[in-house]
Amino acid sequence: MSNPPSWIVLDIEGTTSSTESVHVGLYAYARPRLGPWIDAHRDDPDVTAAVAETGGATAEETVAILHGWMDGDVKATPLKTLQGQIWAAGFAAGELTAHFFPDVPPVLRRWHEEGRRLAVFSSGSVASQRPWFRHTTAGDLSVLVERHFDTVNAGPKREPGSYLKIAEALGTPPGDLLFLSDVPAELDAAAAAGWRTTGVRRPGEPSEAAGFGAHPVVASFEEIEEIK
Ligand SMILES: CSCCC(=O)C(=O)COP(=O)(O)O
Ligand SMILES: [Mg+2]
Repeated sequence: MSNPPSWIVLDIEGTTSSTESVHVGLYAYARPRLGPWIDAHRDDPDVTAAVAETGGATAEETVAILHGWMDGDVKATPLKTLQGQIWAAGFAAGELTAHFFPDVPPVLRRWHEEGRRLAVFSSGSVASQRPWFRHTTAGDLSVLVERHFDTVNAGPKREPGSYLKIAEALGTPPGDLLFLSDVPAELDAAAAAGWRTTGVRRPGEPSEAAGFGAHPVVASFEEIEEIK
């Protein structure tokens, strides 16, 4: 068995947490709030930039484009920025709680105790990742996670360059980094950047039918041999 990785980098949707909890829980929360949020935060430069990047000519068109992206689960950065702000406010107001698969919190706690360092790389914005780990059904997991990466500070999840950027930010050779994800194309990109990878294929998730090629595959964090 090889030496344990210095950092374990986690995907969220489909890996630590169910796709349903994101698509039904979070997306449904954001959908009716997008228009009012944009109206109420026109002085926020992040909102202005996100609206401009959306490309809509009117407020109605902007919201329609954002809703269309949500319908197709397009991981567009402007959508993720706006959703992330809305979700962060929802968590702060006590209106949202994050779902984690039952195997995940105890294993994350164990890895942390054993000295494994934990980071997140998700299409969900850093602004939403932090409260997602803080307000969970299994308590506050945010203290376990040292670093957060998204499509803004790292780049698209299917491009090797994003993983090289994260390795540089962590000051760690790619071969000492392990990425866990339910999406084979993301694992391919990480492997192309020299990372170790493990696919997470959970029953009832979209990944159940996916082919993971040469990547090791687990159905639960308990099965991840490389770290034991
Ligand atoms: C704070 S969780 C937000 C989840 C989200 O918006 C998303 O797109 C998840 O994508 P992932 O890269 O984690 O599969
Ligand atoms: Mg995922």
